Amino acid sequence: MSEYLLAADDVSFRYPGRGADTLHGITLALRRGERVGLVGESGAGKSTILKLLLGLDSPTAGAVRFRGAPLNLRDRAGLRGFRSAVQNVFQDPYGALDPRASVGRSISEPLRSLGIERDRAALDARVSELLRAVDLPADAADRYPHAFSGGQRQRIAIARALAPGPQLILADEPVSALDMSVRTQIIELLRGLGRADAAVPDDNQTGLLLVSHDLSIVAALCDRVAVLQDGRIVEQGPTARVLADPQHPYTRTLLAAIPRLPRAEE
Ligand SMILES: Nc1ncnc2c1ncn2[C@@H]1O[C@H](COP(=O)(O)OP(=O)(O)OP(=O)(O)O)[C@@H](O)[C@H]1O
Repeated sequence: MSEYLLAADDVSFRYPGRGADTLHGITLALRRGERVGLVGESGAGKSTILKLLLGLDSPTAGAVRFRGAPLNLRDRAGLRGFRSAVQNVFQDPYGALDPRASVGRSISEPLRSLGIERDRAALDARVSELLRAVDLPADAADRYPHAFSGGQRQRIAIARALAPGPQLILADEPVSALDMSVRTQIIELLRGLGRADAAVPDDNQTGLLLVSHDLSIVAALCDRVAVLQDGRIVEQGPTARVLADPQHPYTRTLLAAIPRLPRAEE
């Protein structure tokens, strides 16, 4: 599986004290630059998969692999290599930011904590570049999170995730806490990441693993989709194929739950 950036390889997981596994034999692999949607109803285990892929918990069986090797966050070099390449954005744009830290400090935090950049002027320049990439004004750097709306905070969280120039962003329901009008803007922002984006250092698009219960968002953003039911992936494949010709009854149920899919735009 070495061609994959990050992969769950036959992963099962049981929370301590629970009588049964939450995840059963999950195999999900992300190539560099690939955009994958993970869908399923509440309690299916989507956030648990993200936790394991981020190394916040360890599989009970199977392995999480980063660039082909078992994920190792025990030493500083392993942690730094992983966190430089894989970042995350959470659902709640209010809880995600430290209210006592200026926006500039929050955005530059990964660069400082990973030891990527320490020079003050270089950090300021990078923060300005990242604010531009997420369509926020340069003076946002000196303000504090309470001065921003939910949508703006999610832009700040995305700027912070982009700071180390990651190859992959794991996003857990990144728009579901936002108003409908703001959702579209954040989806457009995620869609454009790393394409014509000076904040990301190479021409490859930033990969995305998007957790969502909303198939229309996955349709707008993802090349591939995996459908999770009760801790098992019951179907995965190219998004267009899965949406047009779902093979599993559960996928058909999820599809039936959305009244109308937006037209493909690309
Ligand atoms: N810390 C925990 N300890 C014990 N059980 C947990 C813990 N976190 C989650 N679970 C259980 O694991 C299962 C999967 O939860 P998870 O949050 O991964 O689902 P999800 O698909 O992300 O749901 P949602 O869409 O509601 O966020 C649920 O039954 C949940 O109750």
